[in-house]
Order: sequence, then structure tokens, then C-alpha cells
Amino acid sequence: MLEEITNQLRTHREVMEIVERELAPRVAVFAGMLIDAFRAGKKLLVMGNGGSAADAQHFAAEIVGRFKMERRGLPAIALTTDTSILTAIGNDYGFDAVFRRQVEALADEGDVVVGISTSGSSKNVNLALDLANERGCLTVGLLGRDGGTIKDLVDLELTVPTLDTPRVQEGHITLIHIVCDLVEKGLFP
Ligand SMILES: O=C(CO)[C@@H](O)[C@H](O)[C@H](O)[C@H](O)COP(=O)(O)O
Ligand SMILES: [Zn+2]
Repeated sequence: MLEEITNQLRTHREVMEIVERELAPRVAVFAGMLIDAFRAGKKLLVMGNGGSAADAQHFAAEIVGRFKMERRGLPAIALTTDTSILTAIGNDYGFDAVFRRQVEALADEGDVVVGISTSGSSKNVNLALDLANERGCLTVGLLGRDGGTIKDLVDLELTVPTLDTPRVQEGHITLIHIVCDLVEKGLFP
């Protein structure tokens, strides 16, 4: 069992090294997008399924509440939290529509809309990002594997390039925390 634990921790470190080598400049671009959007009075919308739903909520909580700094709250909404909205849309229009309909209702031009998907291909995330593009939002994909179908439709993709879903998720939450740190420091120097 100890060997298994050690192997998993080693893989985690290897994935983090790839993230550092390949994604650091894009993390800066992502943070810059959010800083500009918040300065312009725009908001963040963020979504994902399963563990990525938890990441979406975690991200919104850091932005609306605080990451490390005492500062005013910033506007962010996780599209994964309201069970009445999710069940109504899912029941009436199908699960593929659960995020798209919320983008239709909530997204304004210039908002930053983030989709988190370890496969890069979840249809409900894909459809919502399509509409966000049409709306003139800035779209970002936090993705895994080869980036899937979402990779080519977003303005900015950050793909953690491994097939190992939990390791992708660990990459995503690390990137999210770094972005939150950069946003706070950028907006409240
Ligand atoms: O957390 C995990 C696996 O670590 C799961 O809950 C996982 O998030 C779910 O299977 C998701 O439905 C996967 O969707 P996606 O990341 O491919 O968009
Ligand atoms: Zn997980």
C-alpha cells in the first residue's frame, strides 16, 4: 500500500512539473483577463461536473469572499450550486442544457466564462461555452487529457496533459489558487 501511495505522489509531482513548464505563461494571461474584467465591472461565471463542480464553487468562493487579502468582494457565480435551477433545467430541457441556460440568463458581453472539464469534452460545458462566445464573453477552459472538444472553442485553454483524472483536478485547483492570488495582488496592490 505504501508503494501505491508513493507512486501516486510521484505522479502528482510529475504532473505539477509539466504544469509549471507548459502552463505558467497562460496562467498569467488568465489572471490578466480577470483583472481587466473586474476593473471593467464584469463578472466571472464558472462551471464543471463532479469534482470540477466543487472546483468551480471553490473558485467562486475565493473571488466573492477572499483568498488571502482583506478587500472588497468581487463578482463571481458558480453555475453548479442552485439545485432548483439545475433540476428544473435538467428536467425540462435535459442535462446538456444545465449550464447553457444559465449562461443565457446571466452572461453579459465582457464577462469571463470558465469551463472546467478533465476530459475536455463534457457536452453541458461545451454548449455553455459556445453560447458564451456568441455573447461576446471571454471564454477559458481548464481542461485535461488532450483538451478534448472544448480546447478549440475557447479564447484561452489551460490543459493539464494527463489521462489521470484526479491528477488533472489537482492541477486545476493549483492553477485556480495561483490565479486568485494574482488577481488579488493585481487589483489591490
Ligand atoms: O472527481 C471526479 C473524479 O476524480 C469525478 O466526480 C468527475 O469529476 C466526474 O466523473 C465528471 O463527470 C467528469 O467530467 P469531466 O471532468 O470529464 O468534464
Ligand atoms: Zn475527483
